[in-house]
Amino acid sequence: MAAKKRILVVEDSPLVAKVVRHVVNHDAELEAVYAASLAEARTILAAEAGQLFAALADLNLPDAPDGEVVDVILDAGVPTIVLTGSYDEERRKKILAKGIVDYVVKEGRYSYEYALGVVKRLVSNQSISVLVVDDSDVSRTYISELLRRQGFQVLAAQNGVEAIKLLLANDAIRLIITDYHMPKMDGVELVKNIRHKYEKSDLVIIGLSGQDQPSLSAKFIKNGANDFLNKPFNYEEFTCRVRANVESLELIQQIKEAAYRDYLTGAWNRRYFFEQGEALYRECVETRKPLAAVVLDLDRFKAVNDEYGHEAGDQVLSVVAQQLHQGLSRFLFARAGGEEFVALLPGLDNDQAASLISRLRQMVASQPVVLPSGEELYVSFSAGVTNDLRDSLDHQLALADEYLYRAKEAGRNIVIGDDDED
Ligand SMILES: Nc1nc2c(ncn2[C@@H]2O[C@H](COP(=O)(O)OP(=O)(O)OP(=O)(O)O)[C@@H](O)[C@H]2O)c(=O)[nH]1
Repeated sequence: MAAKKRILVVEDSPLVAKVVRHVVNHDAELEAVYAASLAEARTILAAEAGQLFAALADLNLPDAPDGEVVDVILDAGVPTIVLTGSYDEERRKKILAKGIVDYVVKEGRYSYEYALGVVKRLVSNQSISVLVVDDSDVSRTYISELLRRQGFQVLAAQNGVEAIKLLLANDAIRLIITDYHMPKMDGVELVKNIRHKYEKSDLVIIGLSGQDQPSLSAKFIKNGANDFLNKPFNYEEFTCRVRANVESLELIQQIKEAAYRDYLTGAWNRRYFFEQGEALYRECVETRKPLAAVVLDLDRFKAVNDEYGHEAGDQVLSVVAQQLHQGLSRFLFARAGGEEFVALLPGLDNDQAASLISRLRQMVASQPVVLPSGEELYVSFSAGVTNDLRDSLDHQLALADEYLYRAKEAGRNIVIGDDDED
């Protein structure tokens, strides 16, 4: 697991500090160091500013009554979330202008959880790249700065053509913010081009439209943008919109992941296998690349359940799936259902594929599975491997399944390939 991110909490109220401490102590990703005054905050910053990931800072401290601590923390280069006891427009404008990440009005436990949520958002934003597309230097620099403040990796392009090049070269881009008026390709054309390849659920696009052209926002959305922002926008509006879009993208990814993963073993499931497998099969047919299909089944698995119980059976399935997953990590591997697994190995001829599966067979058979009871149990599998593409993936797998059946007939713990067929 990744090391915990260390945050600085500056708060003079013992009660608030206690609540924050409670929330942080229950968090698996964060740890905190506490200061009750500006002086204490200075000492901590002098000693460990470089190790601090972010800070939560109270605006009102006995030795710093007017938010001075925020400037000190920001000067030390630590992203800051402000905790404020009261809210008014003037104060809001003043603190946002300092360049903070966000501010939270102290209104009970939920607001501290929200503040820590903002810190965690900063952590996850670090692995997200955002592409800003705008021909105006001022606007591009401003938007890039707002995004950096939220922890994102930021890339920038001056027009649509440059943007597409950057997008194709950079897998980590999950969000694009694009202006409309640009030379070479306008923002809406850019969106249309991007949507040929990238789905809305894989890549968020936010279009920017000026006040003089209110119809642009709808034009952006109708052509595939996820959202739009009217210029000029303020920092909070911008960050809320970006955050909401990134969070829904993550939710969709989680749903997809859940729909494609086998719950028990964590391996890909049948649905994922066939979606990816059909494309792989077509590619191999078109490019005349060899493709080995493998069907693999645990031997006498019913007896494991009968003798040791269903929980032990589940443990065996998980352990063997893990071993297979590691051995086949370069390839498409899935649990087809029950005690049956399938794999597609592009680029391997039948001898290579059969010997790889045989090595895995030996490995699985030679290492006992430790059951929840502590007992050790030896299990094995049989497999069929064919490179005969036949006329469809289904038929290729059916042939591998036929070999598997023969392996079972021949005594189990055996791999049968094309050359083993008479
Ligand atoms: N524990 C557990 N058992 C499962 C799961 N899915 C399927 N099974 C069991 O797997 C067993 C498969 O048994 P059979 O199809 O008779 O095959 P086998 O005993 O492995 O025999 P051979 O394949 O001929 O070597 C059945 O008892 C199923 O109940 C699961 O998710 N967990």
